[in-house]
Amino acid sequence: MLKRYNIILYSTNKIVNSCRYVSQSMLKSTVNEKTGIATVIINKPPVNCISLELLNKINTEINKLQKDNIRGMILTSVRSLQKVFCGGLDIKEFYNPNPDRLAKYLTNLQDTWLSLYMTSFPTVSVINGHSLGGGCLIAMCCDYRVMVGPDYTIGLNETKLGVVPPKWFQDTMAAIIGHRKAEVSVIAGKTYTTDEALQIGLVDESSPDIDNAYKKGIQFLNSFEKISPWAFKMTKNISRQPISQWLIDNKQKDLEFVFNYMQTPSVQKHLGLYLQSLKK
Ligand SMILES: CCCC/C=C\CC(=O)SCCNC(=O)CCNC(=O)[C@H](O)C(C)(C)COP(=O)(O)OP(=O)(O)OC[C@H]1O[C@@H](n2cnc3c(N)ncnc32)[C@H](O)[C@@H]1OP(=O)(O)O
Repeated sequence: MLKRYNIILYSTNKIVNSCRYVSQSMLKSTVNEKTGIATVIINKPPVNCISLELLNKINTEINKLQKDNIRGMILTSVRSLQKVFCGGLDIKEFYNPNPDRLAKYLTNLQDTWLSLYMTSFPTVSVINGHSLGGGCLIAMCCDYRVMVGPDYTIGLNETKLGVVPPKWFQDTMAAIIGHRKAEVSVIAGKTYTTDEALQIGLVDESSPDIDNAYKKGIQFLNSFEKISPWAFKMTKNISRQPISQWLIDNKQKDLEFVFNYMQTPSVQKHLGLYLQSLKK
């Protein structure tokens, strides 16, 4: 349930009156009434990994902002986590899964990707920490990426866990850095430092600090002030529709592929080892 009330919010370098929508936990969303820009903050310690519940919240929030006709959105992580934007999909959702929950999770993941990838308003991810697997995916869904650096990493590292990034994960990356670079990147489960990500075009700008990264994000959104929202929406739709349409047309097939391979003994073994290595 989302509550709505008025607060004073720090935004760029001004104090402004804002309208705030707050979810119970895991996701905070604020809309600056003056600028129409929403800031959506993921807040699920310790590493913002994406559980079914968080997925639902992200999807619900994006759909809500869509109806609110906002002018743009910044997606970022709560600052108190300090070094993580998003640790990726919650591996525990895949390890020894309950089949009903796994099916729900995968369906929700498809729907959330579609919502975030196809927003009719401009979006920026301010990547203020590591952004791996599903974390890289949600950052890549945005129209623009500003990554804090130099010490963080980003990438689709699924093969390192012994799992397969679906076609739409790979296509999302290929649309940003080109097919060849994306292919080399996903098959090796490669992760990039901020500087490397900037060099290959996986992120658009880098910044040594979060405030500056946020400002750059706002600047990008402000660059659309003179662009008609309708022209923006239609143009983005034409650009992204071929990738999203594949998923819309192949949802069941895509779901069954992941649902089945995820539960095979060899994949389960890999996931178990990976989880163990994280605990070390
Ligand atoms: C559609 C199906 C195909 C796609 C399938 C999967 C896509 C994915 O997204 S898979 C996940 C990809 N992500 C990762 O590989 C990141 C793994 N995490 C890390 O590398 C580090 O945790 C990170 C650099 C993000 C942060 O490092 P630290 O600050 O040092 O934290 P810890 O490593 O100590 O982690 C704290 C705590 O969180 C648990 N954890 C971390 N990541 C995940 C995760 N993705 N899922 C579940 N749990 C995670 C980690 O095990 C620690 O747990 P405890 O030891 O119990 O505290």
